[in-house]
Amino acid sequence: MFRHQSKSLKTFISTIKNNNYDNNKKFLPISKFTTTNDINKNNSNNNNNNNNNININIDNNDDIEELRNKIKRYNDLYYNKSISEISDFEYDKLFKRLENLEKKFNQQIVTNQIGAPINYSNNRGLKFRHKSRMLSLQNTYSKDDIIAFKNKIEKFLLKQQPVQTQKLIEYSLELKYDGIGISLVYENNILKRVLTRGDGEVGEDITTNALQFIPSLKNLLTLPSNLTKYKDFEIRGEVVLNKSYLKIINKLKLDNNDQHQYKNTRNIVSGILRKSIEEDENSDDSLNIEPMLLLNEQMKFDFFPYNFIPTNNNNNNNNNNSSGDNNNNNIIIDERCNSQSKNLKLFEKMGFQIDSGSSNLVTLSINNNDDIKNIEEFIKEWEFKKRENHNWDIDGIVIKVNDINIQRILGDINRSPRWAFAYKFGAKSEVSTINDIVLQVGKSGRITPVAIVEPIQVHGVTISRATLNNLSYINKLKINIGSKVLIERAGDVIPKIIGKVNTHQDNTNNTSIIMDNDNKFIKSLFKCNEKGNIICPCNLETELINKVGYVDYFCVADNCPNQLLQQISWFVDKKAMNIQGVGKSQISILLENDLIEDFSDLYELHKYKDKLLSLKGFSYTKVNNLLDSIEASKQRGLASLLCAIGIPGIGSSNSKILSKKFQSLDNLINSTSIESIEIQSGLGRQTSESIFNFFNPLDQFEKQSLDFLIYKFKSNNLKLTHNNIIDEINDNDTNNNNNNNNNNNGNHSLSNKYIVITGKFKLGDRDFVKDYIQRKFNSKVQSSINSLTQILLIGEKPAIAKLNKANELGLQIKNEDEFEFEN
Ligand SMILES: NC(=O)c1ccc[n+]([C@@H]2O[C@H](COP(=O)([O-])OP(=O)(O)OC[C@H]3O[C@@H](n4cnc5c(N)ncnc54)[C@H](O)[C@@H]3O)[C@@H](O)[C@H]2O)c1
Repeated sequence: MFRHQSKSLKTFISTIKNNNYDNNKKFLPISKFTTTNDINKNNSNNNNNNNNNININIDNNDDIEELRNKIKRYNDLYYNKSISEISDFEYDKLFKRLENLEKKFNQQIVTNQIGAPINYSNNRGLKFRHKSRMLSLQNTYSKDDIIAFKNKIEKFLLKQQPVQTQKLIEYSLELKYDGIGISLVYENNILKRVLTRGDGEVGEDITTNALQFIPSLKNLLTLPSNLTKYKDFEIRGEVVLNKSYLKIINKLKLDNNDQHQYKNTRNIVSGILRKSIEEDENSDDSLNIEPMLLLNEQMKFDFFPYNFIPTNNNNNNNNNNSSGDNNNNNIIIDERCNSQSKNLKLFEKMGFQIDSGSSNLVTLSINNNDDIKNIEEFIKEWEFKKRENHNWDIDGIVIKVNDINIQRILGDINRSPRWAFAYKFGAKSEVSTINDIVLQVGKSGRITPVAIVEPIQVHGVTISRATLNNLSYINKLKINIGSKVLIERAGDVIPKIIGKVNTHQDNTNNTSIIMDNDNKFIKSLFKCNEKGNIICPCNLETELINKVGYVDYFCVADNCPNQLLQQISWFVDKKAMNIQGVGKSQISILLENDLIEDFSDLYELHKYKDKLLSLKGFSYTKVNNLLDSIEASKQRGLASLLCAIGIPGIGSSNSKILSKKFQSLDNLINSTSIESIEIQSGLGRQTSESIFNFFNPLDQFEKQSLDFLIYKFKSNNLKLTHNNIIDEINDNDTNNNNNNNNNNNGNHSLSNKYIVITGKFKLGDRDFVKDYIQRKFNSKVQSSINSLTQILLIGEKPAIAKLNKANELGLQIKNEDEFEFEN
């Protein structure tokens, strides 16, 4: 269910819908008079083509029909179901290939289409014909093509109007937002409806959803009438979602046991805006957006306009010639909107949100390509410096002829205007060769195959390892050592092999390299026992097992050193017990020297200080810091501990919920059923089951181990109850993530100050105290005293030098007790 709309909004929507029918017969919904469509006839969408394997054939023997079906399938997923199974880069490569083939055979069927064909046979939603077509853009990933684009424009203009052609042409450079293009249809300066691009000719009415999710539109229902001479016009632009929501939404989905993660903000926007159109027929489980809508009432989309198209006084008066009509060159355009740059200013005056610094004008001389560097500079600036931290996803730069009169002369080619061109940012995927495939054992024993590849730069980062997800994924891609593969890196996601590049030399095309016909692992790639079953890479000869309900294989040996290493690394992780000074290499040394057998042994380490000091790399200071950090971690509390002990499905957010709801470890352990955990925690069934099974193992040995673990925690005085302070920090953290930096502690004497801390604090170790102060009081904790420092906060045994300096400079000196008192 969508959130309820306010009464006034509902009234507004029904008013504009009624107006459509009563006042203007032209706007009868398309579905009422169109039943079939040529595009639909052509669209024999091969839904049975379930081949997810993205084998990219770089040999010249592709079957055109197969390629068509692939593209149609990806289009359907992308445009109708908001799913990208392959990267845009990969899609564009396939598309270019098909385009060449279709051109060669003079049959441009699929590559002439815009978006995906609209389903005219369903009665869901209203469909309207666009007054001028909503086109796509020519695009490239190569800077050389920018010169080709410029040259084509000059050649065309010269052919059309040899005498009038100017010496210089201005180009508007704009961000290419990676969202959803929509059209706001205004009549008499009043917003009548909001349409999707649809198939370019006909769009779908998404007015209700647009007004709900793009709140800024509510202030743009009526536009000032004195800004242009036009009263009827369309404003086209992109709907986007602030990137900060992506992490929040994916986390909410995980918290709701929804494993499908959105790869980008575009698919979220598309899924939500088209929700009412799709409803059940095309609905896909992966688009289960209700939980996140209910959980995140604050989510809103932004709209950035980029195209102004007058639509009154008949079509001849088009300001912008995206209709494809080239014969109206003599119409005089309102001077206030006769260029793209003026239009962008016009939008600002109208009250639209503008993304500052996102556009630029460059002037290029005809027949001279030297100035193209000005475009390249703008691209470089955005691609490598600004893009990463920009609030909205952008996937390139759009280069447009600025003058609307020249745009009109240039007109359109097929599915895109001749006057605009998109440079898409460098591929986030590259081809490399697999040198080896190794198995990585996770903390729960989950096996992940990892490809060791020929080092390659992918979007500025050198990649030498990339995940292959699971063993069946290798099987599906039919890759082997020596295969050429496509590696993708998206944002901060781990590099992933997304497909195989078929070459002449590769003779593994159609053979499985992981399993033979009897479903036994092929020995050459991984270690197998005599029975032919794959074993854990940890030398314990443990057979990997395929747990029911999981696609992955697991090592189930309790003493698997690889697993132990991951478990202990997770236990000490910042999100868990936050123990400083023990990375993977230190943990390996501790395991090798029998100083620990599991993570609970960390709390006994202080008994072996001498042995610790004798180990390589464990200096006196390091050992002391490590032991201090272990000691401090005892007070982290229940949420950190629940996160740390590795209950399947319990990460930092679910552990916080459990801690808050159950208040103590004993309460949680004493829960008598899965249902009681489900009800009390509010977490899903699967997660509750996982928690229950973790604390109530059927195996007697496992039960004894668990009891012993808890005994060790208790005997070492770990805080096994809810920790309000931690919880408060986490709440602040969530608020920060929601861009809501409200600080309730503005009057506190530690608020908004430059602070230096020294000594040992009861509150926690230094990192913790630093974190606490910075988040709770919005203060800056400095590493040493300087001219900015205002307060020296001291714990037990403060550094004398710092105390002296603070006294010398007359700084306020506060001690922890004071701080706790004020808290
Ligand atoms: N990964 C997949 O499975 C898959 C499938 C289909 C399509 N796609 C992607 O979609 C693309 C085709 O989609 P498309 O036709 O919308 O083309 P496009 O996204 O490459 O470019 C055209 C669109 O850019 C948008 N845009 C953003 N900022 C703009 C600006 N400042 N000025 C003008 N337009 C701007 C408009 O909505 C316009 O319609 C493909 O090139 C591919 O990248 C991916």
